[in-house]
Amino acid sequence: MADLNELKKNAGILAANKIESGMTVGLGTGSTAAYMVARLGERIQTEGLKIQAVSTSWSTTIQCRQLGIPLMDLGDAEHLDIAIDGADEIDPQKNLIKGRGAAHLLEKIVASMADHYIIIADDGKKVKQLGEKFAVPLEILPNAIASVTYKVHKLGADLQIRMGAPGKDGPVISDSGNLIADAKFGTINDPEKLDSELNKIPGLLGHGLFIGMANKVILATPNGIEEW
Ligand SMILES: O=C(CO)[C@H](O)[C@H](O)COP(=O)(O)O
Repeated sequence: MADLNELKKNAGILAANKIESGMTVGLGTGSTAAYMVARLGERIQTEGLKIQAVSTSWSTTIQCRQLGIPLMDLGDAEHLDIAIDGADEIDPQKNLIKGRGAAHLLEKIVASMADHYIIIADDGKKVKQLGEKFAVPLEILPNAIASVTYKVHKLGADLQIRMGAPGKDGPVISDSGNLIADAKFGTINDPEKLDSELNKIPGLLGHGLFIGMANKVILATPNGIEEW
């Protein structure tokens, strides 16, 4: 059986090798994205690749600083050539669930800024229908937790505030200072509709449904890479 980390690494390296000098690049978060960031750092050091990057989380920012990857502040960036990120579920239409690492709010902003949004993953992330394995992560303004919970519940989900980050008691707090919750809808029959319903809830700052955003998926399987 193929090693999961090898598969993630293969996808990450292939995506990083697509980056060209002069590009502005959005860098995702998670274990697969970290392999892509590591390869970018290697190319900067060995080939003199010249890029400007925008990070989607503190964890990616710290990795970029360690590797000497030049970062722009997200607040100064208007547009990106490309963004590369991992995902938790990918359906046949390239719709995604993201946010296991609680970075989905910034990840979606960065994805929306890019001409090309590339998803890298191992083949365990492929699903027929979103919601098969994962709940939909939410980022919620702390003051709006009760009203958002009420509204999401009315849409049919069981909602749980995410607790217990290693090394800290209490709720998981996002890099932007908000609460993270996971909304269990079960399999999602109409992801576009749910996306637009969630987008209407005041105080729900972000959610992990990424509908119609990905241009390409690079999926590492035990038999090689699939791109579609
Ligand atoms: O959305 C994310 C973080 O918020 C990640 O991209 C997603 O969870 C995939 O992570 P991994 O590559 O570690 O499986």
